[in-house]
Order: sequence, then structure tokens, then C-alpha cells
Amino acid sequence: MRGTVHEPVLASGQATAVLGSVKSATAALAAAGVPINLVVYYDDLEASVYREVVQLPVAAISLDFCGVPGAAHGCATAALIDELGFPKDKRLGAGIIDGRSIWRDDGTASKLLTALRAKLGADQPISVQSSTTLQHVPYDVTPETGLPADLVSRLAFALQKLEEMVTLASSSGAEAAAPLASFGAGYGASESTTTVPEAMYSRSESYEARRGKQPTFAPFPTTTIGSFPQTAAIRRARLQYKRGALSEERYRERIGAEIGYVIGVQEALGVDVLVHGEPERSDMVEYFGLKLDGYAFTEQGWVQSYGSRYVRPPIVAGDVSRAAPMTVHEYALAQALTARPVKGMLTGPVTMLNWSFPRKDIPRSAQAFQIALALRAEVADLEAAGCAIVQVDEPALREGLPLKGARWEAYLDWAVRAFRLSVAGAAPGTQIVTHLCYSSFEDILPAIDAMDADVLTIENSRSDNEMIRALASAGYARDVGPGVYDVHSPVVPTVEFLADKLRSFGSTGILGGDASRIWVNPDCGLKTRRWEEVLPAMRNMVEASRLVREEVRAGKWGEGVVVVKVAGKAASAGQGDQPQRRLQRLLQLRRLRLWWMAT
Ligand SMILES: CN1c2c(nc(N)[nH]c2=O)NC[C@@H]1CNc1ccc(C(=O)N[C@@H](CCC(=O)N[C@@H](CCC(=O)N[C@@H](CCC(=O)O)C(=O)O)C(=O)O)C(=O)O)cc1
Ligand SMILES: N[C@@H](CCS)C(=O)O
Repeated sequence: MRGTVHEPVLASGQATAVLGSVKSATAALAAAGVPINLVVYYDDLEASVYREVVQLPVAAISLDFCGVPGAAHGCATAALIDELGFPKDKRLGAGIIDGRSIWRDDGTASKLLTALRAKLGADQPISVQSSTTLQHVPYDVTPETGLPADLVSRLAFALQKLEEMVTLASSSGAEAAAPLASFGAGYGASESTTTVPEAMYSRSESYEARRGKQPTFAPFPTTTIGSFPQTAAIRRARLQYKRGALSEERYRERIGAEIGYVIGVQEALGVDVLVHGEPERSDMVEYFGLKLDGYAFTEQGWVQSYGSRYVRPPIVAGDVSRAAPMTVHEYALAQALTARPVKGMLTGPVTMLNWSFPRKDIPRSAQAFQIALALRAEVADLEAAGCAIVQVDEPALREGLPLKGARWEAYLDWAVRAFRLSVAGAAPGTQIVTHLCYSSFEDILPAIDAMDADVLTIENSRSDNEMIRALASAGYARDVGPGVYDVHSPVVPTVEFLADKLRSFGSTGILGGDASRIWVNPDCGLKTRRWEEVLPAMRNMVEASRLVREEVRAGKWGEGVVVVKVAGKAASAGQGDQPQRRLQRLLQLRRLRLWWMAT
């Protein structure tokens, strides 16, 4: 029997805290006679950790030689081996084929292999392998007939990477290490737009000065994070459109009808700041990639995301720029249907990059700045179309942090600058909202503040207000929108539950209890739910906001205690049956819409 033990934690800043456990675990396995391949990836090892790791009682050690695609770090493994050597009694798993990039090896792998063989000697057992698991890249590039041939020739998905490994492993010595294909010429050859004047990273007025010029609302204003259910009918219409079975005109009509429905729903529920619902977006990243020059798309390049979901990350294949407005049509359509403000809805530059396949030939920061400049133009066009509130989502900002804490500062520096570059051109009166989720953020609060957004909406419902408390203790002084219910669950939250949630914000001390600056919204991801769940949940959310708003007006909120217990229905006198009637009307409206979509 033999075993493989994956310990990417050894490449993180926490290695010393776990080394003791890794030592005892590998010793126990060795005592049981199990030869172990210890696999470490996602970054290189610190020298002190490397010295310990090579002494572990394992048969093989597999290391990442590639680092993070497009990042200047993570590739020090070859230098470590060069300096400190590698034990003769162990096999080296040489992760020289980049498991996270979709690009064909440009000759680097064969050079590394040649250098390793020269350094360690012909009798050193070496396995040629990918630097990480191959789950990060799509399966096969062969079906991608829609991509330009010169791009395809530079791509390597999982199957092609296996071929590269076999080719490299079967080559003997330096003479057989022929480069495979170059990334340099054509795609991604140009220098990027990194020389942006410093003034473009800052709004023209400070947060304090511009706040008074922005829209204001009653206590606990209600909104959502952007998407509404992506129904089977919407996806079917998009598929028909893609296959040519539905004309562009008809497809646009259907998307328009969906936007109309979404606006009608929010109006009927009494939401304060509306969204158009994002029905035209298959995905928040893919959609913008499709609209931007410099991006390319696969037909079949699906990768797993967060365990049970699938996404098709677009490919940054050249310099990114905006060919035409990307969201203004849908925004204007929605805004024309209502007197209430509709939020412009954009995916931020850092998330665009972190959820795309980036180039390897220029730094990630440069790619993010290019995307930011494209988004900046979009913000200006939204403003010109009358949009007063623009949300720029950055759910992947935290996720992109390097494993090692020592690398955080450099990453956050360009990430925050990219975000600021995308929004800083907005007029002082335009309210910039950002949305962060899928993580805890306590450890990057200064960076969040430095983003200089006017409103921060943040995933909160599953964390028992931890994030709100952290923001309050840090003296965070901008408007916040903590998610009030978990959209990942089909459970419809009751008015009572939601009202208690709002009341509980009082005890956190956030914004000194100024409820007009605390937004009421669900966590993100309504696109993954069904209307049957969303309608009653939203109705209850708006009702809870009204209820606690009244308590605030009566001076009962902010005392840090649960003020009123609501039994069953909403407690506002004389209005108890209204929400029920509204819901019935909405369900009727929905039946009508389904009939329309089906015809
Ligand atoms: C927020 N998250 C996201 C991440 N990355 C992104 N790029 N985008 C994100 O939103 N990373 C972290 C999280 C992960 N969370 C999610 C949540 C939900 C989804 C999701 O809904 N995925 C869908 C697929 C979405 C999609 O693009 N669908 C297409 C159509 C799909 C398709 O190709 N269909 C076939 C035929 C289908 C048929 O009916 O016959 C075809 O075209 O041939 C669309 O809407 O047009 C999923 O199903 O998992 C993802 C990440
Ligand atoms: N606007 C997006 C944000 C996802 S993090 C949505 O609501 O789905």
C-alpha cells in the first residue's frame, strides 16, 4: 500500500503551527510501513519549512514550481532546491506543469526539468507532474472549435497538460527538452496600461463631503444584492438564442419582460432601491467577459466552483478594453419603469480577474487595471443615463489573498487600487456600493475602508453579526448593508426572525445606531433560488424593515435590546392583511409572466 498526503497548508504562513502534527502523522504512517507522497502546492515553501519538510520520513515530496498565474511570487522552489539540495533517498514530485493556468507550457517546464536533472543527478528519481490538482482547469481544449486557432494553439486544459507531462517525462536529459509553444507573440504581447495618473484613484471629494450629496432614505432602507431567480425559462431562452433558434430581437424582448417583472415585484413589495435582476447574465463574470475586448470564451470550459456549482471562466487573452456600454441598456429599461432609484450593477475588476483565467505574461495587477478602466467608462455611462447608485461587486477580493500573510500587503495594494480606479471617476453625488461575500473580512478591514465605497453590503446572515461587530469596533463610518437572511437555504425567514435580526444590529454599536445608514438586504445569490422562495422572503424582509423603522421613529431602537416581539403576521396596526394580498397579486403576475415566456 502507498499513500498520498496533500498538505498545501505547509505553503501557507501557518506552516510552523502544523509542522509538529505533520511530523507525527508521517512518522506514524512510516512506522506502519506506508510509503507516503507528501504533496504541497499553491505556493513555495519558506526555506526554514523546506529544511524540515525534506527530513520527514516520506518516500516522495511533491512541490509546486509554478506559483500563482500572473503573480510574481510562488516559484522559488527551484531556487530552494538549488541552494539547499534535495534528499537522495526521496522521489521528487516536480510540479512543473502549471495546474492553475490554462496556458500551454512555454518552455519553462523543460528548462526547469533540465536544471533539476543537472543539479540532482541522473540517479535522482523525479516525477513530472502538475503543480496543483487539475480541478482548476477545464477538461479538454479539443471541442473548442469557436476559438481562434492561434489562441487554441496556446491553450492546455487538463488533457493537454497530461500530454505535456508525458512528453516531458519521456524525454531524457537536456537535449530532449524542446519548448512546446510560446505565449509571447500575438496574444498578450503588448505592454499594459499601468501608468495611470495618481488622481484617477481618488474620488473628487472625501466620503464625508460627498455623503450629503447622495440619495438619502428612511431608517433601514431596503434593497437586494442584484440578481433575481435565473429561471429555467431564462436559461432556455438564452440557449435558444445562442443556437440561433431565437432572434436577438426576441431574446431581448424576453429579457426586457423579465426586467419588467422584477421591477414590478420590487415596486409591489415596496423595496426602496431596486435592481434590474441580472436576467441577461449567465454569470456575473462571464457576462462582462463576453462584452469586453481582450477576453475569449470557451463553449465547454466548465470548472467546479465552491463544490457544487459550475462556472465557465472567461480567458484574458489580450489587452482588455470596453468596446461599448455593457449594462446601460438594461439599467435604462428598468429605470424607465419606476420612479424609485435602480442600482447600476457591475462586477468589480478584482473579481473579474480572480474568476477569469488570467494571462501569464503581464502582472495580474496590470490586467486588473485594464478591467478597471473599462468599468470606469461604464460607471460614467451609467451616470449619464441617470443612474445615481452604482454597485460594484467584489465577492472574490478576499478569496484572492495569497496564502502567505507576508504577501497580503502587495496584493491588497493593487486590488484596492484597481477597485478605486473603477469607481473614482463617479461624481460626488453618485453613491458607490460594493458587495463582499464568501468569507470573513475582519482581517482586511483597513483595505475595505481604503476601497472608499459609500455603502458596503456584506454577507452576514450566517456569522451571528461578527462582521458587523468587527466593523463597529474598527470605527467603520460608512453605510453598511449586512445580509439579513441566508439565501443558500430554502427556508423563508419570518417577519419576526428578520425584525429581530434588525434589532440585533443595535447591540453591535454599528454606526452609532444610525439606522438610516444601515441597509436591509438579503445575502447575495438570489439567482440560485426559486421565485416561490424569493417572493415571501422579500415580502417579510420589507415588512420587518417597516416594523423596526417604526420602532426607530418611536425612539425604541439602538438601546441594544429586543424591543417588540412580533407574533406571526406584521404588527403594524390596520395593515396586517396587506402583505398577504400583495403576495397574491405577485403570484398572479408571475403566472402571467410564465404564460408569456412560454408563448
Ligand atoms: C458567486 N460565485 C461565482 C463564482 N464564479 C463565477 N464566475 N460566478 C459566480 O457567480 N465563484 C464562486 C461562487 C460560486 N457560486 C455559483 C452559484 C451559482 C452558479 C450557477 O448558477 N451555475 C450554473 C451554470 C450557470 C450558467 O452559466 N448557465 C448557462 C447555461 C448553461 C449551459 O451551458 N447549458 C447548456 C445546455 C443546458 C440545457 O438546458 O440544455 C448549453 O448551453 O449547452 C446560462 O445561464 O446561459 C450551474 O448550473 O451550476 C455558479 C456559481
Ligand atoms: N450581484 C450579484 C452578486 C453576487 S456575489 C448577485 O446578486 O448575484
